[in-house]
Amino acid sequence: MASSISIHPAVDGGIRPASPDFAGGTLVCGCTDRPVKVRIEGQIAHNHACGCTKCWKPSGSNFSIVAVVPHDKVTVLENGDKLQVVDPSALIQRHACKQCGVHMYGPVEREHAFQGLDFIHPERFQESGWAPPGFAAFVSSIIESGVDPSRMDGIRARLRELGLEPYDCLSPALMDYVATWVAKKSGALPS
Ligand SMILES: N[C@@H](CCC(=O)N[C@@H](CSCO)C(=O)NCC(=O)O)C(=O)O
Ligand SMILES: [Zn+2]
Ligand SMILES: [Zn+2]
Repeated sequence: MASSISIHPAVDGGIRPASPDFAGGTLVCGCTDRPVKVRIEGQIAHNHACGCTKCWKPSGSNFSIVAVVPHDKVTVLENGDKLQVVDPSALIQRHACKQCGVHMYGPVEREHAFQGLDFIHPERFQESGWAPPGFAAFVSSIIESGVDPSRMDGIRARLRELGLEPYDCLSPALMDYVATWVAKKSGALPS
């Protein structure tokens, strides 16, 4: 039965709607001792489930939940000395807690359509009311983490049941946005 498949603890029980009152909050890592705390101002955008191997997933979860906020809306409040960049060569500079491994924020500094945005995991908010995920990205990538390919039909069916349309890259709207940025940069489209 598709509904018995776990996607991520934040969505397995059904998707909770955004609160119109949500004006930001504090992301907290998994440490009981000296947790890293990061303040986010305002609502998140483009929230999605991501199956890629690079995004932080809670243990036992096949997907991450990840969204973006403008970089100037992100402030490290406490214990920033525990943060370390996971892969300095990656587009997304994921800052993880060295102790518990939770990714706290990931700025895109390189010249790219996403430059100026930080990737964050909204499930780490102390507060509720953040905008829920709207689709599932990089779904086939969960196979790279060891999911048996024979499970993919069931996993995609469960994502659809939750209202998370599965894509093997980003959503068409985001892929068009990135391609438009590339075309304007090359001159193929007027900027
Ligand atoms: N199959 C690879 C895909 C990794 C990948 O390209 N991830 C995307 C999505 S992350 C959130 O949406 C990406 O943009 N990555 C850029 C980066 O990681 O810096 C895999 O699974 O590893
Ligand atoms: Zn931690
Ligand atoms: Zn990802």
